[in-house]
Amino acid sequence: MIRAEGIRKTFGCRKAINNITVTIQEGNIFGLVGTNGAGKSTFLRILSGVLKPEAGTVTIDELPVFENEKAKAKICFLSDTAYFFPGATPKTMAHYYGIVYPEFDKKRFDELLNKFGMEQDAKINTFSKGMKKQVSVLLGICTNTQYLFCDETFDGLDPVMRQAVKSIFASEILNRNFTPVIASHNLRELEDICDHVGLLHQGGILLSRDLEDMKFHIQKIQCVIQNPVLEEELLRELDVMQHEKRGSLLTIIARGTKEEIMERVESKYPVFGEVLPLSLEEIFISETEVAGYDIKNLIC
Ligand SMILES: Nc1ncnc2c1ncn2[C@@H]1O[C@H](COP(=O)(O)OP(=O)(O)OP(=O)(O)O)[C@@H](O)[C@H]1O
Repeated sequence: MIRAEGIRKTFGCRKAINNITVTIQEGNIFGLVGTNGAGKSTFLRILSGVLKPEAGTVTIDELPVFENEKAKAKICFLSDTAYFFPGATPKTMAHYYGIVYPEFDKKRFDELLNKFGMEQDAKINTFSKGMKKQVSVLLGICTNTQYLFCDETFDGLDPVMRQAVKSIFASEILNRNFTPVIASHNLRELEDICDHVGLLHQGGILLSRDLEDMKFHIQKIQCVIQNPVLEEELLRELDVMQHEKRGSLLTIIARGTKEEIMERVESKYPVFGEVLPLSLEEIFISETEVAGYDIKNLIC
């Protein structure tokens, strides 16, 4: 488990991280989302012990991370600009990773590389941006470290590749103790990968939520209720986060389970009423509006 408590970091007079407290549970895929400059890279660098915070503590499985070899042995950090040696090939990078990470699984790397259709001896500098990211993720996974920090590693991967990486992550979680933390400036890139998402804004965590839990407790309903008095009643009775009326169609985003909400809707004799799937973006829009923010300024 990763615990960050009261983390602060300033560069000159710029507060990059402003009092972050967050817990990352083992076996979760944790997404960290925020606009450019929100503090994602700085926070990941602090989590991995590369940077020292001015205040606060970070522990990984109870071990302080800064200047602590034992804690660092549990981490692999993939920075936003993957570094490959000049003239490197996947094979030479795997050799290097094998020296740095004692548990590096060369056989698995070869298998995965093959599965992703890349050649061992091809020069990485001839690869596309997305392919370089794939090599970087595969190297990271094969280090077999317990924690994998990915800084914008998924941004720019196509949906098929995201799905492939997601299924590799899922099988790693199933087969060993593995906890990836993924930073991105794009919520949509994280939606199908993460179990838990923290929204970072101006160096602070604005929201940190379990996705399944969020999807279970927030619903989007569309209904037509002919009687305006009953319609008003419904809006009063539900814990409404957002609502909009177009013609006679009322769309509501409200807190509660599907059953609780539909029971309320049914009690108003709707001509029609149904629960619709809610995207992560819609959930975040509703949550942050309630908190008084305009999400369009917080995510892409
Ligand atoms: N080494 C540094 N020196 C000075 N300022 C820095 C340094 N690193 C980060 N900052 C500042 O800290 C703030 C947070 O930067 P950070 O790179 O952590 O954001 P980010 O969320 O990762 O952004 P992006 O999505 O653009 O990568 C920014 O205002 C940035 O200018």
